[in-house]
Amino acid sequence: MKQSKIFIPTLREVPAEAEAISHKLLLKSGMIKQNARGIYSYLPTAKRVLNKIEQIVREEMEKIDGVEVLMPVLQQAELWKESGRWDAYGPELMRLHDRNKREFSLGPTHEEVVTSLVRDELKSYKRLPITLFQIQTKFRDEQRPRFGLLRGREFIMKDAYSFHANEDSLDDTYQDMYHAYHNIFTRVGLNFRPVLADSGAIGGDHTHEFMALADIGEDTIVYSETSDYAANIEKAEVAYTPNHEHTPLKDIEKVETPNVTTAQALADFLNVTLDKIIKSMILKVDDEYVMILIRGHHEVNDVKLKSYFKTDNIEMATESEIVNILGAKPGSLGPVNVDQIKIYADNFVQDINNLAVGANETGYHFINANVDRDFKIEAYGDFRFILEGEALPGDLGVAKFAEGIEVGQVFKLGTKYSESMNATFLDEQGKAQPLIMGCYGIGISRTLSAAIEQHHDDKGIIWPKAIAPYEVHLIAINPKKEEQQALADQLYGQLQNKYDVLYDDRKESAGVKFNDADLIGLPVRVMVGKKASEGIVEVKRRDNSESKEVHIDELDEVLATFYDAVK
Ligand SMILES: O=C(C[C@@H]1CCCCN1)Cn1cnc2cc(Cl)c(F)cc2c1=O
Ligand SMILES: [Mg+2]
Ligand SMILES: [Mg+2]
Repeated sequence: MKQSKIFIPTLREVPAEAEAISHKLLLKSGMIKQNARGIYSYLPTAKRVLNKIEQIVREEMEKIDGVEVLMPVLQQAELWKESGRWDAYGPELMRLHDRNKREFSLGPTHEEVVTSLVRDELKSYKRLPITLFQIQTKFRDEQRPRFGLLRGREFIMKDAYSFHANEDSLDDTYQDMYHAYHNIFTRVGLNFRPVLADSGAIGGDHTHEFMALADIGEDTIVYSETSDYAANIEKAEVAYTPNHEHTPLKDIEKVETPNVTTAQALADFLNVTLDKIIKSMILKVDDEYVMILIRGHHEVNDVKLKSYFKTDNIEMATESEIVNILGAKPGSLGPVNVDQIKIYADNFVQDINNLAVGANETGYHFINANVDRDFKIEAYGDFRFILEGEALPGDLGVAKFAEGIEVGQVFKLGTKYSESMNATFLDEQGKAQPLIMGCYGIGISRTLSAAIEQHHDDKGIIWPKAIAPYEVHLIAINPKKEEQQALADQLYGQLQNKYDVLYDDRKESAGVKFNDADLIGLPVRVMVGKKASEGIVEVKRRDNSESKEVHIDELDEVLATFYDAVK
């Protein structure tokens, strides 16, 4: 393709609001244009990268007998009412009406649609297992779209759904998908880790997320250097072995604590370390209020609470709800004399006594409060985030943290959708059974951004070979010089037989051309310049700037060597 014909609006400067490096480079290299917050046009070089990522995904899906379909973006509300999710999702689910005022959503995912498609067709165990996948635009009305394609409101996903007669068959497909994802992200050139993840409301307890390591990543991965343990921090269990300090119980004492409303302020006021303070919070779990106690130096993990209480419906109680229940405002809450709601505590609350807690009276706290004597604990549990350096369960080693971008996820769904939507098959005994399902997603557009996060330098993108928009960048440095124009045109025709070539034939300065070539980031560059009259051109790698002057008679061989050397 000639650059004088294509559309790559490179920029010299990017808008300040672009924080992530991939967002900056997507804009600077002329790959995307924002239409609205979280909504982008993919320009020619971005579209070619998407095509290459999608092609790798297709190949790996088909290798494990995945069958490609394309389901509608517009999803009837009735299907979401059958599954019970129409009311479960808030403003993130984009809803609209058609001309007859019928309700639809713009699909954020397709469990309901695929289940309704299959329940009418797959009635016999003989037709199972089957895995359907699609590559399609999804819509989620994120409150805070950001970082370009990393968190958009419209994005491209490969979503696959598998249907099984039994759990073993689901396990087989789950393993196939896990392996296929490993191949996909390896071929794409990502540095990634599969991590144990929380399956959330979806239920079941088998899900892995595939994380591309990147500082910008919103997910924190907990991993070990001495085992292959890796988990999303939402999921990482905190091993608890009792380590009680066994100091003698002191008498409880009410202390006036003016303007003390945080754990740190209380620790400072009492001149103790934060770990001696107990934080008390009131949650609304479904329709019941509960109190959660946690040590001052720990943070509560809402995903662990959701899985402990087996509901997604957990919110922090509002101030007015708290005042209503305890007669006190947040900032001086505590468990003492609280019997109108149940009190749960993180395991590590057991290790200390003579606790400093709120007195449920603004401006007052208790010191030396002790469990059983002064308040009852309904149950202890693992309710907190693990800290870096803490021991992992078993002998899996010590927790190390890394940031990751979730680019894929594999789930065992079980019968959550087939039961609610009555999708059954006849088993070998002719008995109707609910289909057992798995679902598997890859963020295609997010993978493109993750690749840029991991492969760039201060001049621009450095594409992994397998997904580069083109393979060779042919540059006529000064096409006004007849011999350069002629040789470049000749090479353009020659090289196209072996490579996807982007030919910079523009009447621009050399500086502009080299700047743009560095931004666009193709793996190898062939430059036709001053020595064109001697038949000499320069071949140069983008990843390590290795370069070599070569006569065009040796160009094929040298270019092949350079190209093969690039990852
Ligand atoms: O999408 C999944 C599970 C898997 C992921 C892989 C591909 C198939 N689906 C989870 N999820 C995430 N965000 C959502 C947002 C909205 Cl607004 C919604 F209505 C539903 C969902 C939703 O269900
Ligand atoms: Mg997540
Ligand atoms: Mg996820």
